[in-house]
Amino acid sequence: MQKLIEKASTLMEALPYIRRFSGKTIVVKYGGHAMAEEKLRKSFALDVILLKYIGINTVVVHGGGPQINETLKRYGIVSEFVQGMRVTDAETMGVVEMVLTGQVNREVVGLINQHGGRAAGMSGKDGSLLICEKMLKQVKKEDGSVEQVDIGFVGDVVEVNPALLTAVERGGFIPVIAPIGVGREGESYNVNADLVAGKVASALGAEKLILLTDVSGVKSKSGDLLSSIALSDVPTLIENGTVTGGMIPKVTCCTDALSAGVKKAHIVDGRIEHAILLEIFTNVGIGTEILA
Ligand SMILES: Nc1ncnc2c1ncn2[C@@H]1O[C@H](COP(=O)(O)OP(=O)(O)O)[C@@H](O)[C@H]1O
Ligand SMILES: CC(=O)N[C@@H](CCC(=O)OP(=O)(O)O)C(=O)O
Repeated sequence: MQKLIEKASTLMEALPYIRRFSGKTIVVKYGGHAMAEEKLRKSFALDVILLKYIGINTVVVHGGGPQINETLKRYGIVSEFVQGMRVTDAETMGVVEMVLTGQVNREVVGLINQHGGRAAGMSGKDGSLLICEKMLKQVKKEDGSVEQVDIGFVGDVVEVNPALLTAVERGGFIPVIAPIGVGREGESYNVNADLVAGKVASALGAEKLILLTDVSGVKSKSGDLLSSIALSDVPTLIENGTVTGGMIPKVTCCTDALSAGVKKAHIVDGRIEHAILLEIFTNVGIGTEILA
């Protein structure tokens, strides 16, 4: 009986959110632990299937950094990162594209379909979804001077052509995007998956952008979870060293998406089962929400 009451009250709590988001678009970046552990894989699949089932236009963008590392290692290729971006020469680009489009994308599509959903995969090359230009990186040296560093085939998304994506989505499928972009000359680009999720959310005018990660959310300097941050607070959090490392591109892509009209961005702990549903459909949520 107690269980029944708990279930009913959870449903009552979720109902207004279901009504509010039905017909709207939610973009989810899938990666990290949520991809590596069987029970988390299943809960992710069930979450996105449920979102689609209740009428939310659900779009998945996946990462695959650890899977790329593993294959590069097998081939004896060493890779390094500059400000969170993998330095990508031609040989590395071949491996990145093979792993993301040929392996990880197939696995994510298979995972959703296996649990009763209808997913269809694509990369940023399909339908010219993600047009890229070479990303230019400036690195501050110890003496304070700034140096331009060549990080190879790493792309900045300069144009999103969502026609294929919306066709797939209107056909009742969940689009699953591999973060590979295409240049004006047809060349492949390796694109950070958070960045792709932010750009796709912006282009679709999404209601929400949800980034799954391996921490509980954005934390203060003393380690407490910041459950809500205003867009205007983000530059200070970076300048005063609260947000560092891999969290910088995450919060930056959230703020870019919010500035482009996305209503809310969430950085959520993908190590928790049903993290997506808990963040969207409960009053308190579980991670950090960034508000415009
Ligand atoms: N203020 C902060 N709150 C939470 N994590 C932070 C913060 N500043 C830096 N980080 C770091 O950012 C990491 C998340 O970025 P990253 O490892 O690139 O994520 P992912 O692999 O999920 O894409 C965390 O593991 C943490 O070490
Ligand atoms: C340019 C760049 O760094 N691209 C990433 C693409 C995959 C990715 O972003 O995967 P995660 O979300 O798992 O980190 C890479 O090569 O690892």
